[in-house]
Amino acid sequence: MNSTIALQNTGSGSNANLVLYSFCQSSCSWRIRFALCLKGIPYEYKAVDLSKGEQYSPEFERLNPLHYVPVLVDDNVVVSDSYAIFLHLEEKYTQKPLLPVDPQLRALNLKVASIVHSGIQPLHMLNVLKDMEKMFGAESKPWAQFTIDKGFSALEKLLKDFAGTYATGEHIYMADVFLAPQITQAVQRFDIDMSKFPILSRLYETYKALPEFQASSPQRQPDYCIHNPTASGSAI
Ligand SMILES: N[C@@H](CCC(=O)N[C@@H](CS)C(=O)NCC(=O)O)C(=O)O
Repeated sequence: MNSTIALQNTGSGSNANLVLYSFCQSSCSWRIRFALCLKGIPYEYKAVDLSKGEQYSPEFERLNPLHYVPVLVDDNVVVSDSYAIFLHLEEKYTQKPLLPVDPQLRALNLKVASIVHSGIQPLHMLNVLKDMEKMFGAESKPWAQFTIDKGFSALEKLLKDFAGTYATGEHIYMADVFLAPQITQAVQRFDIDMSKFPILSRLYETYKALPEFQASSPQRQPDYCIHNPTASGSAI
């Protein structure tokens, strides 16, 4: 891509057909990196440095006019938004399914992912918190903690009768893909007291031990760099 703001191609380049535009610390990007790892799909990683405003470059705007990562380019198909990308991957790449066939479990997975995707993360994303502080002059962390607490309380209730080793039983599915980065962010960035959420706490321990989760973590991405002042290691 030709641009004054270079979208850095930092990936392994093992599959030119699939390109993921990602920022190492983006929890939304992490969902897709995790799903790709679990499915064993190789992809090319293109870094979009949100701290430098690369999401506003003209070429990235052509991929996603909303200026958010992640974006997946799959041959000539451009998919933005982690929920849409996840479903695209699930439909096209059928190996290691991340959605169960059972209608009740499938609905539960869609619901849990949707709560994280629409009911928690958008309310505390970095730009929202920054805008809140600018407009109201108030510290935004308590708001973030409130929204996460509310979402996590609902998730505990929803998962109570289903959770096993993973969120909806003994198999890792979509719910886990969306929960894992969100719980990590809650713990590492927002200091959420996880003792109130025993199921999510237990799942977090399981996720941390998974090689696919570790491989998709911010620290293991090619654009994770210590000279970046925002690169504290916690997802945004
Ligand atoms: N619903 C979108 C949300 C994407 C999103 O919030 N991305 C954040 C990073 S996690 C972003 O790109 N922020 C850039 C900005 O706020 O300028 C998704 O699930 O992909």
